[in-house]
Amino acid sequence: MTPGRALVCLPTYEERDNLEPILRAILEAAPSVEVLVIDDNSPDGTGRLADAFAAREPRVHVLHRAGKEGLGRAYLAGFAWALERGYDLVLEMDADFSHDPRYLPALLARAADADLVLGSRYVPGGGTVNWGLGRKLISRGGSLYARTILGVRVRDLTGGFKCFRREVLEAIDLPSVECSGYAFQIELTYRAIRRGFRVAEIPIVFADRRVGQSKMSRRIVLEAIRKVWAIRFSAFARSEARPGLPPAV
Ligand SMILES: Nc1nc2c(ncn2[C@@H]2O[C@H](COP(=O)(O)OP(=O)(O)O[C@H]3O[C@H](CO)[C@@H](O)[C@H](O)[C@@H]3O)[C@@H](O)[C@H]2O)c(=O)[nH]1
Repeated sequence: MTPGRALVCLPTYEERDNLEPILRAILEAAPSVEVLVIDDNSPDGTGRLADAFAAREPRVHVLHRAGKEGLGRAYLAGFAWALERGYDLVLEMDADFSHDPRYLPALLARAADADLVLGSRYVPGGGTVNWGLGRKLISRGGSLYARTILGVRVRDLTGGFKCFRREVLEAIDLPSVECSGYAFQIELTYRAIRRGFRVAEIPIVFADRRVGQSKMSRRIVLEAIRKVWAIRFSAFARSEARPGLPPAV
């Protein structure tokens, strides 16, 4: 059962071929959720397709942004939209089917007794398919690197399929979030842990996209490597510190 109103934030950049199938799959897997498509003026017309879908389906909303500013900025705009409208649960999800909508009910259910639920590739039952060795190494190594430097127990720090209780987003000072890409995911989860929120991981299998292109780049990987240190020694890490970090469950 869904505890309260839930909104799936779905950032899109050039996802024309994925958009309608993913919206239909989300609404079929979790009929109680609403979806906010956050489109950065995709040149392929994804935003217009989203408008046409939303005109037929009241559970779908569209937020248009002027241009491509990266995944992190798109999510921050979506979170502000969700908080203003009073949603209780706010989810992050990719639009390219790498996050299978069939996990939505489990993410929502787990939020009954956790403040932030992470879809995790690195707990028993989780995994990745269709990934080359290079991406596997970057992802595994990246999570291990960030876990070690930040001193947290969460297994999958870079994943982007997650469910926040609204209190978490309210407590994180969203305008001060700096990172984008992988580092954005690390920063949000770390901030939630520092604030003492309960973080849970549920297993997901992440399938690489079948259609379209990943927007992740070498620059975003390098940003993450550098930014983990900035996150570790940031003002929020000091000011929000608790005596002994809560265990990630
Ligand atoms: N609005 C908007 N959406 C964007 C942008 N860049 C990417 N997106 C959208 O964000 C989703 C993920 O983009 P990808 O480029 O496919 O990301 P990825 O490399 O597969 O990264 C995913 O996995 C990482 C961990 O392995 C995650 O860290 C990351 O958040 C994401 O979930 C897709 O729906 C894509 O259209 C942008 O600048 N603006």
